[in-house]
Amino acid sequence: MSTPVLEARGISRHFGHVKALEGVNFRVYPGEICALIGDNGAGKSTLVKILSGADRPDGGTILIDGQPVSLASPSVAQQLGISTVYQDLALAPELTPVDNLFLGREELLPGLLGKLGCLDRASMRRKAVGQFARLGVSLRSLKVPISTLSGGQRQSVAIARAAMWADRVIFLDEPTAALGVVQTERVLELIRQVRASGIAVVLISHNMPQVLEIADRVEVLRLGRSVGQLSTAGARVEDLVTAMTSGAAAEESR
Ligand SMILES: Nc1ncnc2c1ncn2[C@@H]1O[C@H](COP(=O)(O)OP(=O)(O)OP(=O)(O)O)[C@@H](O)[C@H]1O
Repeated sequence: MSTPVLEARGISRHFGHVKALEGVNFRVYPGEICALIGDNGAGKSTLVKILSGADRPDGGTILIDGQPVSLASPSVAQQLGISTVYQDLALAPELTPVDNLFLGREELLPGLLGKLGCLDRASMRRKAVGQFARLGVSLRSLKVPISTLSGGQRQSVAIARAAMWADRVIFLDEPTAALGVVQTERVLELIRQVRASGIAVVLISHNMPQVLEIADRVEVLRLGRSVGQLSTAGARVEDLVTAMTSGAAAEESR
C-alpha cells in the first residue's frame, strides 16, 4: 500500500452555522488522477482551498508524504509542491505565454544587468519551450498576448504553469467546463501528460462521463462529509451519481 502524496484526515470547516466540511477524509496518491466529486454545495471548493493553503480548517490534519504539515498560505502550499488552477486561470491577458509561465517568478540576467532588474528572456523562453514540448502543448505563437489564444490554449498554459512549479499535486477546478469537444480532448491529454510526469492531479468536476474517462479513482463528498472512494475501473455514471446522492460509495482498500 503506497503512502498518499497528500492526505486530509478529519477536516472540518464551519461558516457560522453552515458545516461546509465535517470530518472529511481525502487522499491522493502519487501518479494518479483523482476526481473529487459531489453535488453543488458538497464542500469540494472548501476542501480544495484548505488543501491549497487558501483557507484554514477548524479541525483535522493535513499530511504530505505521511508527515503532518501546516498549509498556512498558498505560497507555503506551493513551496510544498501543491498548485491550483482555478476557473479564472489567473493569467495576465496582455502578457505572452512565456511571461505567464514565469509570472511572479521571473528570471534575472546574471551580474550587474540582473541587479538592475534586466530579465533573462532567452532562458525563460528556452525553459517555456521545453515545458510546452514536454507536455505536448502546441501554441500558435509564444509571442502574442495570451488574450488572443483560444480558451483551450489558455487553459493549457495555466496547467503547464502549475505543472512547472508544483512537483506533488495539482488541483484543477472544472478545467474543461467552457471548452468545446476538440479543445476538451486536448486538455484531457495534457492532464494525462501531467500525470505521466509524476505529478498527482485532483480534478474537480461535475462531468461524470469525463470523470470516468480520465480519472483513476474518485473521492466523493456529500453534504460536507466524505462518503468514500471508488476506482473508476468498471464503474458506471450511475455508480457515481448513487455515491453523490445517497452516500453509498464503496470504501475500497488499496
Ligand atoms: N465563505 C463562505 N461563507 C459561508 N458559507 C460558505 C462559504 N464558503 C462555502 N460556504 C458554504 O459551504 C458549503 C460548501 O460549499 P462549497 O463551495 O465548498 O461546495 P462545492 O461542492 O464546491 O459546490 P459547487 O459544486 O456548487 O461549487 C455550501 O453550503 C456553501 O454555501
